[in-house]
Amino acid sequence: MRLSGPGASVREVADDAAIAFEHVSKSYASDRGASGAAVDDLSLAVSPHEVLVLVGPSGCGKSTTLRMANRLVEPTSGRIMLEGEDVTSVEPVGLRRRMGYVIQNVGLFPHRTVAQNVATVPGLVGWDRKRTAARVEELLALVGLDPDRYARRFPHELSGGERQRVGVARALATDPPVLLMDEPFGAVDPVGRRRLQTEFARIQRALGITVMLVTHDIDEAVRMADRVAVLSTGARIEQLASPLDVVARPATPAVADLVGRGRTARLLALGRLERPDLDPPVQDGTAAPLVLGVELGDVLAALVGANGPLPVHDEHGRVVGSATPATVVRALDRLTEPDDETNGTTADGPALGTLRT
Ligand SMILES: Nc1ncnc2c1ncn2[C@@H]1O[C@H](COP(=O)(O)OP(=O)(O)OP(=O)(O)O)[C@@H](O)[C@H]1O
Repeated sequence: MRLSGPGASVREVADDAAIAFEHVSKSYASDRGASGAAVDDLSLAVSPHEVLVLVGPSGCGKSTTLRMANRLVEPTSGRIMLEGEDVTSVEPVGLRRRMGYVIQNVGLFPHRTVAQNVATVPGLVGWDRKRTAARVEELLALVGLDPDRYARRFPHELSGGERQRVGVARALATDPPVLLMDEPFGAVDPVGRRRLQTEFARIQRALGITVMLVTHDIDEAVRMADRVAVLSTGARIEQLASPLDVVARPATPAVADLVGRGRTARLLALGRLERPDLDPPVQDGTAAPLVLGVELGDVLAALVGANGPLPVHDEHGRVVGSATPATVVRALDRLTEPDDETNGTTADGPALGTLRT
């Protein structure tokens, strides 16, 4: 069961949650007597295997929230549960083993090789050399780094994206059920970031790991999340919903601001459904079909009212595929490809460069 509003019982959600924040507040010393707590009475549950993304403006308390989960920051009040266990009762090394942590710029040890960096936590928890070496090899392959080429390199011999991959491998070393990610792709260029996001989504699905990810980038949130928590000052939850709901039906003016001021809303209004975006056809004779070329905003609106994929026809009424939330995300990806930016115009629309904020 999920916590979806102020009236929901925290106790109900905590039992089967991977991570649960129960009335958690954090006031840093500098906050006291000033404008309020960095995190103010946050209750939130992350379900097992889901990717929950915290998004919101700078300073709203996203990182503080994440850092309280692995006790880099201690809450002033409230409780945080990891798989039903109060995190304050788990000793720190054990906690790190159960919760991987990836941050922007990774924080790799500069004088240790890639392999040594990935082996950090196995070393802390006393794995033998053979087991550790096998795990390092497996993880480097998982994140797309050939162990023969990369294991002996030092962090300064890697690109930003490669360093970020090492960071992910290191965080996954002891197979933690939960991964905390704070702006994990923030330091990577847009093309590399897109690739990392896609690859990470594959890894997440393959491992079934629970992820709590912080970003200030609504596009990243919509692309990565099963659910998005839009936060405002004090880590107040403005909306906790699927990406589709957040984009299509912002619950508060703050969410509308975040979604509507960015390019996503404009792209939805101006972008059109094209063949490469489509999912495979579905056998559903009852749903009203969409037609290629329809505005993405209309696709989204139709999906919100539908129970599943919608058939898509071409201009001759032939079925050419189906539309799902992933279709819309794919279309947005296509529209925001860096190539489009330099092209300036598209065949059927205005210059994308003019849509950007
Ligand atoms: N160590 C600290 N000491 C005092 N105040 C802090 C500390 N860390 C964060 N804060 C304050 O707490 C509030 C929330 O900060 P936090 O880093 O959690 O926000 P954020 O949403 O992650 O921001 P950003 O997107 O800019 O990283 C801010 O007002 C910040 O100035």
